[in-house]
Amino acid sequence: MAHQPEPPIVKVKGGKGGSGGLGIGQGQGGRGGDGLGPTLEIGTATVHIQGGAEINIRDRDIIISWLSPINFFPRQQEISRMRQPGTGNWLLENPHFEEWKSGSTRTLWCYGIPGAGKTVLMSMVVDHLSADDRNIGVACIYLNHKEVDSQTPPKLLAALWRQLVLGKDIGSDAKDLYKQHSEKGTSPSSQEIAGILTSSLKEFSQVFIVIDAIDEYPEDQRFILLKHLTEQMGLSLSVKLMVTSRPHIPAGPTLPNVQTLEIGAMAEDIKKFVDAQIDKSPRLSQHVQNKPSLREDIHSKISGKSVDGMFLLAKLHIDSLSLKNTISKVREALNALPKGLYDSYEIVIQRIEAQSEEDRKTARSTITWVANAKRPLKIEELQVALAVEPGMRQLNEENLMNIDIILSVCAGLVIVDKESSVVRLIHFTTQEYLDSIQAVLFPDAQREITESLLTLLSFDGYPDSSWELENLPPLVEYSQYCLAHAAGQPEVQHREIILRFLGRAFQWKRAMNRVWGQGCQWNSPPWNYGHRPSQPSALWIAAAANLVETTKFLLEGAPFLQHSKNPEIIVASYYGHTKIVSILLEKGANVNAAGEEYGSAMQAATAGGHTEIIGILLEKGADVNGAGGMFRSPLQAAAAGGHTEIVTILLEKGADVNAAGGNFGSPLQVAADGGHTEIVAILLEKGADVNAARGAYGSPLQAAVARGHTEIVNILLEKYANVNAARGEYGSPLQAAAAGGHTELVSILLEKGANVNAARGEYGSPLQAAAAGGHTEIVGILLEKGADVNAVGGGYGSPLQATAAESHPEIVSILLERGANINAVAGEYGGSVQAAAA
Ligand SMILES: Nc1ncnc2c1ncn2[C@@H]1O[C@H](COP(=O)(O)OP(=O)(O)OP(=O)(O)O)[C@@H](O)[C@H]1O
Repeated sequence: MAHQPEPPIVKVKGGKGGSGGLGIGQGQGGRGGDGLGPTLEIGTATVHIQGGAEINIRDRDIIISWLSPINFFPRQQEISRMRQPGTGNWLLENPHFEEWKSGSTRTLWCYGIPGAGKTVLMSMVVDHLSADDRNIGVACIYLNHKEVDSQTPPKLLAALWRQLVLGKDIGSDAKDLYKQHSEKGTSPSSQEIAGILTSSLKEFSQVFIVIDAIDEYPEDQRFILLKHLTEQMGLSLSVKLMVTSRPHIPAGPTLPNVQTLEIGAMAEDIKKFVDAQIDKSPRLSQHVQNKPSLREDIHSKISGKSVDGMFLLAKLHIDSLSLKNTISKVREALNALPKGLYDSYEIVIQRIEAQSEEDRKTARSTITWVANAKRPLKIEELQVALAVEPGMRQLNEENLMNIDIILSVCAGLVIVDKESSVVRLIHFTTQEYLDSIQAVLFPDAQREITESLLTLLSFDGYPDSSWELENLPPLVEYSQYCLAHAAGQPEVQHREIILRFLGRAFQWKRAMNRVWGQGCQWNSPPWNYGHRPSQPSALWIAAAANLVETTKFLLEGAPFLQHSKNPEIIVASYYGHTKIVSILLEKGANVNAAGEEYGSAMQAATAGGHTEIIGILLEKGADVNGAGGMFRSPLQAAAAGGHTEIVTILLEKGADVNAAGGNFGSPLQVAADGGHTEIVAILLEKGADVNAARGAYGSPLQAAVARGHTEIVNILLEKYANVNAARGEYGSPLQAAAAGGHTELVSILLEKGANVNAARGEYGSPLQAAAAGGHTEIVGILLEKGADVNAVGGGYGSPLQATAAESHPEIVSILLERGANINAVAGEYGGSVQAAAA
């Protein structure tokens, strides 16, 4: 008998996904839809995961990598391996730590000086907590100033989620997000990611979230990330947070039950570490074998003041001894140990400079690349970067240098993460030190990098239409930063190759987009600008990339041919390139030229929050109400971005507080959606219509309710917002509150006279919305207030069908007890039994 192929299996039952946020601004997701039922593509391989469910492995991997491109597991492992076994136990025994782990402390804020050993200790904490058998979730984030562009708050929240669903069902909401966004090429908003994170947290009796180096994260991003985490901690009491930071950042005021703890290198740990390093070093171990007292001498010098609470300093000291040829040279070095970190780095630089010409050159180039890279480089990228020479037409493989040689000539300043093959400076403080000496020691860094990248981009046959992600030549993806490196001095020195590249830049962008689905994309500015002209001129790209000298040069020799749609002035305003905006205006740019994504330069500048540019544009006669674009008015763009100061300026200049249009219909609705309380108050004071019945939510009140912004809801109600406004996605504010599980808001709205049986919107009734979402308490409140248990309508047909389809047995019992008709025939499933079986 012929072998029958196994039937494909997908046993993950999909449900009706909750509505996502209404995405606004670049890079944010659009409005979430309703994925009814399972629609994942089928395959044949299945995996059994906790809870008995089965899921196709390939689909699961694809969704996980798509939702969370950042994977912290390898980083955690790499750092953990760095730790000297036996060190750090003091932290696990510390009463504040114990109180955090098992007691009432919910946030442990660990601060310590640079190089104290905080990161390494965090990896130990993660290992320690993960080893617990109880039903405990552990997730960590290692922040890195070099990865700020990729470590956005939504991606970090997704990275936490990824760790928490390890070996578990990823949940129907995650699959729905994938369905909603992946084909369109949009990405989920923070709110949507927060939603799936909240669901994953519910799977554990206790969840520990560990965030390392919050000080390396920019203030505005830090605020957003901590706000999201605080919200998660508010939603679930089982979530505990541990954060490390240098001392200058205080614990966020909104974090619950905070305990602070100082981290410093303990004498006992340093001793263990130094002992191990002596034994690992061929030369030092030999010296100590010949002269056992040397070990004690080393300990007495590498301790106390000479280390000053910094593990890193101990490491640099012992590294500097490990290459000494004789015992007396070791002693000499011990007697002249550098006083602090910078002194230690200076000595390493002296060692580098004392090498042969060739080694010195290699070390300088390596440090130049690693210290100035816009994101961490992989080993093979660095190898190619060092191999490219001016004027080359193709890569000479014989120029590629062995990574061990590269590391050795850098005398310990550069290291490699073995798991991820990423090349890094040994420490964040190394970056700070190198930045301080860059102008003197590496004055040509940006010029060298620009030249190499542009040389690579002009190789014969590049870009190649047959490239796929797997065969993309190293450094090609990184080359998207060529213009970012070029801005400034290199523009003048490399004018010719820059102009040549600008002429074919979008050919490159298109080639890179072709492999986008596989994760490779030129997506940093200026390539990530949404609506650009179909054939952007060299001038457009120069303006978008903030190439001031090039822009001037291009405008000097020829007439200013600005693009008629999405012109230079709009993109420069969006990215906040003040000088470029001034130059373009001086040369006659139309200050009110029209764009697609942003209807005008004013709107682009307000969306980006660039106050100075707004001043310049207004001075040149920009229309304060310039219509069109995604936000329809600059005021709406400013309100969406939460830019309070700009909102005030625009209103002072006569902006229409009720300008209609856009996804949200009015500036007030967009501010209510974003939770910008101060802006809501300002707009209302200036006469904003509290009941403007427009936009996706139909009213500002529904927007605020749907997003759970209680303070704004109260402000709007005080201003007589219509509690039964009958429009928008949910048909009533009460339905929005019920769908979102906002119990407090449900009570507030009912108190203010909300109609408990308003028969409209996506769910047909508030009760159906609460039943579908599994919000038992809200179901109880609504029934108590007279909700019709058999109300017909909405996506599911009835409350009973909604809750049966979504498998909430507790709510099924409640509804049946209240007289729900199990035989009613209506809606998508045609009956409650059918819904339960779906
Ligand atoms: N327990 C340990 N075992 C072995 N090496 C350690 C240990 N702790 C720290 N180190 C060494 O010291 C270096 C600095 O430690 P770490 O990065 O943890 O400091 P930090 O306090 O996080 O510094 P910063 O605040 O500047 O980021 C590490 O890169 C590692 O080489």
